[in-house]
Amino acid sequence: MPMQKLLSKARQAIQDFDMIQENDKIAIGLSGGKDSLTLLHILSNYRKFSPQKFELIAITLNPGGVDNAPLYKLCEDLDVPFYEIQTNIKEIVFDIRKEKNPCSLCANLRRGALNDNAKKLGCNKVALGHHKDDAIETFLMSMFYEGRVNCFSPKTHMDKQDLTIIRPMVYIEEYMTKKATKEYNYPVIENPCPANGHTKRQDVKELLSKLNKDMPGVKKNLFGALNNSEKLFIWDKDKIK
Ligand SMILES: Nc1ncnc2c1ncn2[C@@H]1O[C@H](COP(=O)(O)OP(=O)(O)OP(=O)(O)O)[C@@H](O)[C@H]1O
Repeated sequence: MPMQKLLSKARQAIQDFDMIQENDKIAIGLSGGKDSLTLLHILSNYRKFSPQKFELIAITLNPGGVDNAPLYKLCEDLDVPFYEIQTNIKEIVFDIRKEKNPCSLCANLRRGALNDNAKKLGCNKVALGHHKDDAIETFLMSMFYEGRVNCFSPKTHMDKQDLTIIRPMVYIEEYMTKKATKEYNYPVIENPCPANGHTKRQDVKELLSKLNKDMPGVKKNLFGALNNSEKLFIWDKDKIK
């Protein structure tokens, strides 16, 4: 996967949603997974020719007991200051709260810790590694499991913390992050989570992949629907009556 193709898609999303401003200090949430490693690589390159000058750092939250040494080395090579934060998220989720559905608590704790640390380190933005397939899956999951039409936004301002969350990879398909990981030999850190791979998201991912084989274009159309807010016709009783 040539860096040029990744950069062109990221640049388009950054421009479409006005994600980066002059003098931003952006913290990349670096989990050590393929997606945020791709994001780190993209933003460290984008920084070189971006019309807006901005600063980058990477933050990794260690849920407990993970060896993140390879991430130090990569960030050094890419000239991105790296901060590893030790947390007890694993202990809280599995030993203290003994969660039956651990994913949402874990995601909330990670989000909170990432934002707090970004703020402490002087950042005004946090960049996350969500990509196009994540968006389509989230869009469907919200309908399937929550009964509402919803998805995360490419850019969200958190008023309470005065922090903006950006997702520069929303136009990048997951297969591209897989290809980049192989091609550039990213040091992927094994996800230590016991729930890894047995999640609702995984079920929806598999369903979508099957649907896309039977009905080619289904993913493209779902992404189109997400981007076409004017045509998101909903049964609004007040408008119809
Ligand atoms: N432990 C962590 N430390 C820092 N950032 C994180 C961590 N876990 C998740 N993030 C950030 O939140 C994003 C979404 O988290 P999620 O668990 O859904 O990851 P993912 O889709 O599997 O991506 P990745 O391949 O980067 O792990 C990640 O792409 C990353 O930017």
